[in-house]
Amino acid sequence: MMGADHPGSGGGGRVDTVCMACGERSPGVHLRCPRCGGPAILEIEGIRWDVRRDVPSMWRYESMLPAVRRRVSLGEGVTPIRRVGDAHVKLEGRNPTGSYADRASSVMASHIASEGGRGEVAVEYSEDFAYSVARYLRGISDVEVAIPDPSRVDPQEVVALVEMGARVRFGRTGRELGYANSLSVEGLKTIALEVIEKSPRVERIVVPAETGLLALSIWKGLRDAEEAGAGVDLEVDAAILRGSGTPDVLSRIGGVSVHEVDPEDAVRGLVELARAGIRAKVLSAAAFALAEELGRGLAVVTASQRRPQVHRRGESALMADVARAVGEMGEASAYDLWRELRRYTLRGIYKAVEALEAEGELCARHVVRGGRKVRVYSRCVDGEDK
Ligand SMILES: N[C@@H](CCOP(=O)(O)O)C(=O)O
Repeated sequence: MMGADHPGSGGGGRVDTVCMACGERSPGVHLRCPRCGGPAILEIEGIRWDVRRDVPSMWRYESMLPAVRRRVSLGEGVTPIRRVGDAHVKLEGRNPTGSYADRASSVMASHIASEGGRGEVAVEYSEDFAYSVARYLRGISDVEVAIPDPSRVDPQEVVALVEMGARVRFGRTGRELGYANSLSVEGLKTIALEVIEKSPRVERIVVPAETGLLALSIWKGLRDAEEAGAGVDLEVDAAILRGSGTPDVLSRIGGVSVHEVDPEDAVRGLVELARAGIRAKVLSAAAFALAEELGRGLAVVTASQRRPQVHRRGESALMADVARAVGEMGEASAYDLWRELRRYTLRGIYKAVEALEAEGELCARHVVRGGRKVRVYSRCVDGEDK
């Protein structure tokens, strides 16, 4: 299945690319600075804070994003915010491929599709990103994944990429589509827009930082929203693991405070999150630990440790029907669902509820009916206390 393809969307007018390294301003959308190759962000004229609340994805902020003729979306964004311990967390693992990278992929795939698709897109491997891009480009372009350092791959991800039809090669030429680009920033900034829209009782967004791109994107999201007329009263704090050094890009912008987190505190955070049913990476757990320490913080938990499976065409229709039916019925057993959805087999319904439960879409409990223990499913409700 390819990403749902929508006709054109996007808000702003004229776009310039501004280099974060040399300051060069170039007309149009460039992934990196055309002059020095440095990291770049887009400046979009005419952005408006005009949230389309009927759109159940990050494209509800299309008036804040660069315009595209075709939109490729799998329903990314609008991820839950939960309270855990003394902090709030934003669960980016709830995105279609299980990571925040889907927001970036949706914008990139939309631009590639808007240009009519490319024969083959070479993508530089980085964890979560390559898989997400390959998923979003399904049916639009063939994907070749370049792996610069084979000793640093997630083996399961590489296998999943190949199963999805991507080609894999080693080394890089420098011409591949990499994670750090101006369109990624546009997609990732929507995390900040969602926090503004939901306005949980927090004063800061705490971001795990490696290259600093995600923190830069959140900072840009807040800045754009302010420029577009949304009231913004949030700061950005970046969590790095002690000794890993401040990412270059964050030294260039004044608006992000960088904090070192001890690995022990990060692991404590990991355990606290796991107790709340959230499987996070160590760096996200570091952000969570920092959010608790600083107070009134919302930590971005970038990915789930369980990658949602890519379903075959028939399976995804079945799963969508089952999820919808559970929503309508409130609570139902697999057998109840089969009586409602007779066009599917009972075995198919069982498989669908199991998959939806594994993806965190459905929650299960046991009830006693007619003296028998029966497993019933309902839509999971996120503890969204603001
Ligand atoms: N890659 C990290 C998140 C932040 O990365 P950055 O390179 O954008 O700073 C993760 O997967 O948690």
